[in-house]
Amino acid sequence: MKAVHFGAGNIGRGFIGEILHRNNIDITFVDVNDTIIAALKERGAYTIELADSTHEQLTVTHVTGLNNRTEPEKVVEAIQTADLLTTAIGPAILPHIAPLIAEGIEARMNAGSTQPLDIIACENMIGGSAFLAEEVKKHLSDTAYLDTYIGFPNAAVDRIVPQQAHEDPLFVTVEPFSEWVVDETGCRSDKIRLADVHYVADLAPYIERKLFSVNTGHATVAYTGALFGYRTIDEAMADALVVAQLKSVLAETGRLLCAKWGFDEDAHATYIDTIIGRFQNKHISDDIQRVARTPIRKLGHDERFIKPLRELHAMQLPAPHLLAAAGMVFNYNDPEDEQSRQLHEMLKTRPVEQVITEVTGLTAPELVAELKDNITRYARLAV
Ligand SMILES: NC(=O)c1ccc[n+]([C@@H]2O[C@H](COP(=O)([O-])OP(=O)(O)OC[C@H]3O[C@@H](n4cnc5c(N)ncnc54)[C@H](O)[C@@H]3O)[C@@H](O)[C@H]2O)c1
Ligand SMILES: O=P(O)(O)OC[C@@H](O)[C@@H](O)[C@H](O)[C@H](O)CO
Repeated sequence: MKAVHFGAGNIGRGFIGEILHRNNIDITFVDVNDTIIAALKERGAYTIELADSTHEQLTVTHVTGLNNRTEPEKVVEAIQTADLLTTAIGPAILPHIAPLIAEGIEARMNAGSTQPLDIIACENMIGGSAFLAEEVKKHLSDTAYLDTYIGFPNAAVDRIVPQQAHEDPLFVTVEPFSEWVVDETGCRSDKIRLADVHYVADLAPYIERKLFSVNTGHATVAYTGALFGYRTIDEAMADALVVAQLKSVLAETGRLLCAKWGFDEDAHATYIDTIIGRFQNKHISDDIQRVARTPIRKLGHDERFIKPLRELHAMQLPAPHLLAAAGMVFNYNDPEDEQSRQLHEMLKTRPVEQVITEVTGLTAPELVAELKDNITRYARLAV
């Protein structure tokens, strides 16, 4: 079997590549990074190492690469005959790869293919594949073929793969933990069910549990740590105040998740302990800059801070620590991050309430006022 995977970055090589390889699938990675693509073409293999005391290694073979900017026709050809298409490229990039995916779907149609193809966006967002489907449809004059043969099952993907630099540009170190959950109801293919992937009939509890625990927690450590002047997640996790803030935030989102989805409270407490242990992994050094990247995206209406805040507010449950964390996000200052610079510019030139509504979509006056208080409080501490 053959897969086309967009995004040969950390999670692409460090997790999706591993699972596809374990399922005996040949992978064509598509990326704009010439160094990575040239190395994949030349070597056809790369190594993944576990970030634990075993340093166990796995070699992923039967891989190649294509640059979508310089070799778009070859990407279309690869999509034409692929059995599976996956992405791990970042939510903001999905609209940019949609035209090429649409061309690939048209090529399948023109070749008379009736083989179903599932396209799985492995991004940290709710409804990532459904979003990609809408973007792809914008580039098709007729969607009948897509509606019949192409599936866009949503997914949740969990494994911490930090930003890293090695002499070998393909080598990637990953945490031992991993989880990939796919919404089976969105699959068009009834033949391809990957081993080590959990197929479920309702993804919503899984993606929300992951995004509002792992990612809300991770981001809380990053933004609190940045406020305290730390550079990495492990440094921040050595500070008891950061860990206390993390635990309080996860208690608030945990209350929501258990009430909303009926998760068992003890099981959820164990899930949270596992997450805290993952953030404390001594074999990983993850830059706060990576975890805190693109703060405007992270403050989105359906994202890791604002959706739980909205839903806790609707249930009249207090969330002071989540509000504090969101206040810190607004004050996050990374001159190298375009969205951080943009957020600062907005706060300098517009009333805070207006910026809150523009960035988060929040309109409830009480919630906007509470968030404003927290933005102001942490502005005094921000460096
Ligand atoms: N790293 C993690 O721990 C992790 C875990 C779970 C999910 N994710 C999600 O996976 C996605 C990717 O994250 P990552 O950490 O691997 O990022 P990354 O930056 O390491 O990888 C992204 C890759 O996409 C490529 N890219 C960017 N623009 C492109 C374009 N227009 N066309 C083709 N390729 C392009 C980049 O060159 C890079 O190789 C994100 O949505 C992230 O939230 C990451
Ligand atoms: O990728 P982001 O920017 O949405 O979030 C940063 C990290 O929290 C994230 O990449 C985690 O490492 C990952 O989601 C763990 O599964």
